[in-house]
Amino acid sequence: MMHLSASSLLFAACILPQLAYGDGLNTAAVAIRKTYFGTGTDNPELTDTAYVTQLNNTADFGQITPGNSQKWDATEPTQNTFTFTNGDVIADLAEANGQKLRCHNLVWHNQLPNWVTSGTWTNETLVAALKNHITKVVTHYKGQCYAWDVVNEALNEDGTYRESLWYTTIGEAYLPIAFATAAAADSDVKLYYNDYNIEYSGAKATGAQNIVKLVQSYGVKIDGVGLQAHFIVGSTPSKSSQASTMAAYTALGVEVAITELDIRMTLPSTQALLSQQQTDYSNTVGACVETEGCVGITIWDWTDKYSWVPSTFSGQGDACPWDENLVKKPAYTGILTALGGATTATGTWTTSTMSTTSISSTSTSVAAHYGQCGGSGWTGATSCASGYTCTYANSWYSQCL
Ligand SMILES: O[C@@H]1[C@@H](O)[C@H](O[C@@H]2CO[C@@H](O[C@@H]3CO[C@@H](O)[C@H](O)[C@H]3O)[C@H](O)[C@H]2O)OC[C@H]1O
Repeated sequence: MMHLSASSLLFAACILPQLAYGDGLNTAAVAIRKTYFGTGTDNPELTDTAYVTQLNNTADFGQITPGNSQKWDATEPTQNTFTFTNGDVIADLAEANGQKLRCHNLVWHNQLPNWVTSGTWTNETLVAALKNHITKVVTHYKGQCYAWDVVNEALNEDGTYRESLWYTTIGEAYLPIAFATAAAADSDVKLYYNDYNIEYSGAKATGAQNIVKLVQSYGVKIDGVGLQAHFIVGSTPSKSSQASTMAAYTALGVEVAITELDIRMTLPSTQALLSQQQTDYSNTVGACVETEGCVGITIWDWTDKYSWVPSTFSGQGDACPWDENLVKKPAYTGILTALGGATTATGTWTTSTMSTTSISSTSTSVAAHYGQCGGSGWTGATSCASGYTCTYANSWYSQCL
């Protein structure tokens, strides 16, 4: 049943005028600045037909990233024995769909196999293992990746180097060694440093800029900085803060991309949290749109059904733009609006009046309009366009799907 309080009416009224029709997130991203919009995905969820149908929707997703299947534990579980089966499934899917593939990742302190974490290493033997891994994996995917996250999360919050096996055994030289090895294996792929909490100014962002300078000082190629953007509703950095930090990276001659965007909240979700999440998504995407060198945006899976958040951050979730029933949330509208999608709307709406707020716009092909379908409790609520069914996402908003 739909329960509509005065505040929910107001909330729905707020988001309705921002909706766009007929285009998707990637279509809008390409149209506004020739950038891409994409999503992380993972092999287990590829058995879910409804999930895969939307993943294949290139109007929304022009790019995909494997969430786990190119990591070290997945690709080299035993020393010098490589397994690309799961990574290939996602790479092949991207190719079949004509989607860009961001490849993730080559050197990280997490998701390493036991032979790496429990090995007895010297500088020389670990450098050899590092180079062998990077060479074999990058060579395997040569020609398929738009970019590689070469090194992931090398920094502490204060901008110093994380005391990983890589740093404690090899020193900071492991970074230029990793980038040089990746460049030697595929001279065309973009090479990224990727981290979280480097999306706003501070010691860690300065540390990331220093990594760019370090690699460059060795005469080694580094093309980009990946801003993971695992944010929290209400604590997401402002658009201007994110844009100015992006500019600090691009001033060094590298591009930036938002690589793992999600914006979590403490559960249960409320209208206010979902509304704030819409704003936070819009600000983050808007920062990329404003930044000349921001080449794309990737969300870290598109539906709450398969988000990594609940299993990682206790009591938190609902971080994605689609909910667990694969229904678009207000966050979707926030993203589309930031991408200028609303300006490309086509069609004719019927006028719908809700409580004291009158909403009128135009559309013939209304794929989705929040809070409007069904009619129960509404004044003048519309029914869905032909071919769409009114679906209740929760007790306070509905959508034609
Ligand atoms: O049991 C493991 C399970 O824990 C693992 O979860 C993945 C962990 O990594 C997640 O991606 C990372 C999110 O944070 C950034 O810092 C990194 O760059 C990302 O790689 C991923 O989404 C989770 O699925 O998955 C494998 C299971 O065996």
